[in-house]
Amino acid sequence: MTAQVIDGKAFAAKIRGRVAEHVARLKADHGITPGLAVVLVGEDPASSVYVRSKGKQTLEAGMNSYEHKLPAETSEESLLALVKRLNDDPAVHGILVQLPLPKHLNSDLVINSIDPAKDVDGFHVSNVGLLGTGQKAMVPCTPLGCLLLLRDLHGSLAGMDAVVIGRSNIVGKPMAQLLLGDSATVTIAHSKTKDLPEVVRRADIVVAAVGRARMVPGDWIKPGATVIDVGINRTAGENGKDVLVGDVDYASAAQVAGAITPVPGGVGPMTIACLLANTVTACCRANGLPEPEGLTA
Ligand SMILES: Nc1nc2c(c(=O)[nH]1)N[C@@H](CN(C=O)c1ccc(C(=O)N[C@@H](CCC(=O)O)C(=O)O)cc1)CN2
Ligand SMILES: [Mg+2]
Repeated sequence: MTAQVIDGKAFAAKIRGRVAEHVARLKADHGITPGLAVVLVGEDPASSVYVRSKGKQTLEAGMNSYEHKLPAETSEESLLALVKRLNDDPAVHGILVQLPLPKHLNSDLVINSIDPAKDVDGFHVSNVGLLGTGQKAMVPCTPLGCLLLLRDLHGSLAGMDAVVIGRSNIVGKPMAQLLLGDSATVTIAHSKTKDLPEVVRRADIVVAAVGRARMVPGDWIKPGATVIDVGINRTAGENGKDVLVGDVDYASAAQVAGAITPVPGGVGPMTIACLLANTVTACCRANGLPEPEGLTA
């Protein structure tokens, strides 16, 4: 069997198109333009690329983009003061602080200072609690992107066996909550899980989010299963140049799986598309307007 390749890049473009349509309607019917503020502290090269893409795609969707680039030595006090200004700014509907932050800053403290209604990353403890109790939350972008891909492929996920490999607050845990919300039977596996290959072999859906290059080989995958690879690992390629690989060994897994996301071009592009979707959702909620359909959990 050769797996169907799930084209996250194309699906993300569709989502951005739907976001742009909703933004155009908000402007025409209500005179409202959603605004997203992105805060970058320091000059981490990958983070700088992601922040640039976020700003560009926000503008392309017809929204306002506010970029705040702060030096690496920024104090916690001044970062918290900036977040407070953005919380109080009615033109800003979404706020995100790009991670990772420099070591001297307390990420939890900073994230939890964001107004939960503007927390388009869905990392604030209030949103984590709302998601965990099945209430209306802002949902983290990468897991939301994975969920939208899975719903597009399968329709209903009810009763499917899903294994999430990785237990991070940003991907693994919220991913498990979302799958549970769609009535899948969910296992969270991690570094201490006993007999990980056997656990993965039971799954109809495998979400790999461990951050270890090609950790999941094809012989762990149940024939026909859907594989969602969240990993983005830079490794040395055969020609000495860096290549991007996932947490799944794509070559062997694609021989066994029913469908699989590539890296790059799978989950990655869905992250920013879902960020734009969350910004429109936050703007609609703030204004008591109907939310875009099919772009939330
Ligand atoms: N505040 C946040 N920080 C971080 C998040 C996040 O959701 N919120 N996620 C990641 C980084 N990230 C967005 O911020 C992100 C990662 C990857 C991609 C992407 O499109 N990847 C491409 C490959 C890109 C490349 O060549 O490097 C792909 O997989 O096809 C978009 C956004 C950590 N920080
Ligand atoms: Mg820190």
